[in-house]
Order: sequence, then structure tokens, then C-alpha cells
Amino acid sequence: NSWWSAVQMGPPDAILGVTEAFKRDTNPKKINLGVGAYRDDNGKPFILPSVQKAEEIMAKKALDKEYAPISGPADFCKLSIELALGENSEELKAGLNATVQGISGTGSLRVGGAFLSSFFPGNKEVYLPAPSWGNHTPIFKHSGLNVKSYRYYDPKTCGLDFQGALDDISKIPERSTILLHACAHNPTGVDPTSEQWQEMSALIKKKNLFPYFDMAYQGFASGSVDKDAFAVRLFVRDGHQIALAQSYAKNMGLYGERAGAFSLITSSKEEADRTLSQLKILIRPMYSNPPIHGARIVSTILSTPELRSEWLGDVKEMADRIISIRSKLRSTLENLGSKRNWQHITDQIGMFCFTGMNAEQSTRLSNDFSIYLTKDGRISMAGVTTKNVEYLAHGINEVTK
Ligand SMILES: Cc1[nH+]cc(COP(=O)(O)O)c(/C=N/[C@@H](CC(=O)O)C(=O)O)c1O
Repeated sequence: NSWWSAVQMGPPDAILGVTEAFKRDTNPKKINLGVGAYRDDNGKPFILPSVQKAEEIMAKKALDKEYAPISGPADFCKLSIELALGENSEELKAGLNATVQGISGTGSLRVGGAFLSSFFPGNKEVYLPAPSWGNHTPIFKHSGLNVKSYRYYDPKTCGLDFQGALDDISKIPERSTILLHACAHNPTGVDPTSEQWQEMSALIKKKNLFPYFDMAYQGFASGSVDKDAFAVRLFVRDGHQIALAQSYAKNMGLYGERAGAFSLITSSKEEADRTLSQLKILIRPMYSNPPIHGARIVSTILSTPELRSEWLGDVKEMADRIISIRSKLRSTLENLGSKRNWQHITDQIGMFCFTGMNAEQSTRLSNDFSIYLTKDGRISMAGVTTKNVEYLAHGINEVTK
């Protein structure tokens, strides 16, 4: 018999599997609110004009196809950590960062997980917010780390359970890793206020926890790359030696190009060099070196002043469309006479809205209305347009009556 006769059929991915179901549906009114990928008001994927221009510039150069360094192109790494920490960061001037290109956000998180598994001197457990992005748990478990959680979302208010978060964080064993979504929390869209971030920074310092930031939406949440980096910059300013995973999938629309970065902020240039050397030793047998095209687009945009400012406009345009369709969905539900409080639709920020609908209601939306979303009631606001918002509100109103 075959080598593989014992291999079981696995379940479809909770997020990417929604798109598969959507594609099979023949209803012309179908809506895909599953995967967190931006769509314009016509429901079409959006190639940012700044990205288009960068590729035109690149096409004119006789760029080779040589291997990138194991840690990725040096300019890409430098530009990425500068985008996160700001150009005038003291830590960057002192060379305290060890930065590598990762295979988008997922690959960056995974390289970081592998590094922690091998080198973290403390408790090899990562504490995730409850709930967190579905892929966080397998990323860290496959890295060889234990995964636990701290209270974060309050289903009663569809907002932050801040007291619960503080209580749980104060109980996390010292020298553990705490995973923080820098902005646009996935799946809830609920972010701490700047005051709450300051309280969390002080508590995490006091408890001697290691902050690991996942910043997959810088610029995409508020429309400002500086505003969205507030928590990351606050923690570094407060003296935390953070880990940081970045992604350009959403804020540059480079989903399939797989451009991201992983950084450690260390205590000295010499320590940055040592940790970078070990990151490269981990990467070499994993995938050897990262894909160059997306990284070149990022470097071209971030290092060409007029392209950089055009990009800042493009990312703000995406953020603004999401923000305005949030208020349109909320007002349409209210005008339909829905009895529910939908304030959280506009209070929440970023790609996703945690509607508060349960699995049964989410399933009914798919089965009865061909509206596809994950079973936890998360909807990707990018899938909502001025053309389908009425139909969506009708469906939500019907299943939540
Ligand atoms: C918080 C977070 N972190 C990292 C990623 C990784 O993205 P990458 O494409 O590897 O750079 C995603 C993607 N989230 C959306 C897509 C996905 O699930 O892969 C989503 O939640 O729909 C996140 O939402």
C-alpha cells in the first residue's frame, strides 16, 4: 500500500477557506467578507499607483536576478525598520536593530518564533490576545513554543476588556513573551487608546515581559504610518527591547509578493550583530534567502521622495474608504430599524469589523444570502462597497432580528 495511506484530509483554512466557498457560489449578489485583502469600491483588487510607478522605474533598470543576502537586501531592511521606528530613532542611529527581510508578515513572525525557540532565555511561552489572528497559534506552535492567551476582547461591548487584559497580563509569568497587535487588531478591530498603551507598557515593563509586536497594517488603520506606529514607538521609547514583525501585504497591496521584515531591538551594536548572525543561520536552511521583487518595490517607493509621498496618499485613500464604508454600514443598519447597537462598527478600526454575530448567524448569512465571512462573525470591511452595503445590511439585519 501507499506511503501516504494514513494521511487524513485536513479541514480548509478558517480564513482562506471562506474564499473557496465564495468562488463556488453562483449567486450574482454574493459578497466575500472573508480574507483580509483590500478591494476598491467596485470590489476589485487595488494595485497602488505608487507601486505601479515603482515597477515602471524598476523595469527600466537592468536589474539582475541574483540571490538576495540571507537577511534580504540591506536597503529594504533599513527602510523597513526606519518606517516602523521613524527616521530620527535613537536606537536606529546607534545601530541597535537586527533586521531581516521575512516572507511577508507570516514568514517574519515565523522567523521570530524560530529565533525565540532557540535563543529566548526566559519562559518559552507566547501569550496571544484573546482572540487573535488565526495563524498566530500555529506559527508559534510550529516554532516549538507554547501558546497561551490573555483577555483582550469584550463580547458584551464589542470593545476592549482593558481591565481583564491588565489582570491577565499581571498574571503572566515573568520573562514570558507577549504578542501585541501594533494597530488594527485582527479579528476584532479593537485597539487600545494611547493612554491604555502607556498603562500596558508600564505593566509589561514591571512584569519583565518580552513584547513581540505584529505590525501588519501600518498606515492602513488610521491612514497615517506614524499614528499607526504609536505603540511600537512608545514601547521602544519606554526602553523595551522589542521584537517586531512587519508586512507590506496590506499597506502596499503586495499580498502575493511576500515582502515583510523581522527585527529585534537589542542593547548594543555588537549584540545586534550577534543576533543578526544567528537569525541568518536560522534562515539559511529554512528558505535560504527571500523573494527580491516585492522588496525592490518597497525600497524603490520608500527611498524615492515623490513615490513615498504618493504611497502615503495611496494608503490613506484605502484607510479612508474603509472608514467611510464603516459609517455607511452602521447608518444603513440603523435606518433599517435594527434594534441592535452597531456603534462598534465605527468604533473599531482597520481591515476588520467584529460584528458580534455568532457562528449560527454567520452561517445563515452564507447559506441564505451568499454573504461569506468567518464563523467568528469577523467581516473584512474591504469587501463592503457602496454597491453592496444595502444588501449586506439587509442580510445582517435579517439574521440578527
Ligand atoms: C495580524 C496579522 N499579522 C500577519 C498577517 C500576515 O499577512 P502576510 O500576508 O503574511 O503578510 C495577517 C494577515 N491577515 C489576513 C490574511 C491571512 O489570513 O493571511 C487575514 O486575517 O485575513 C494579519 O492579519
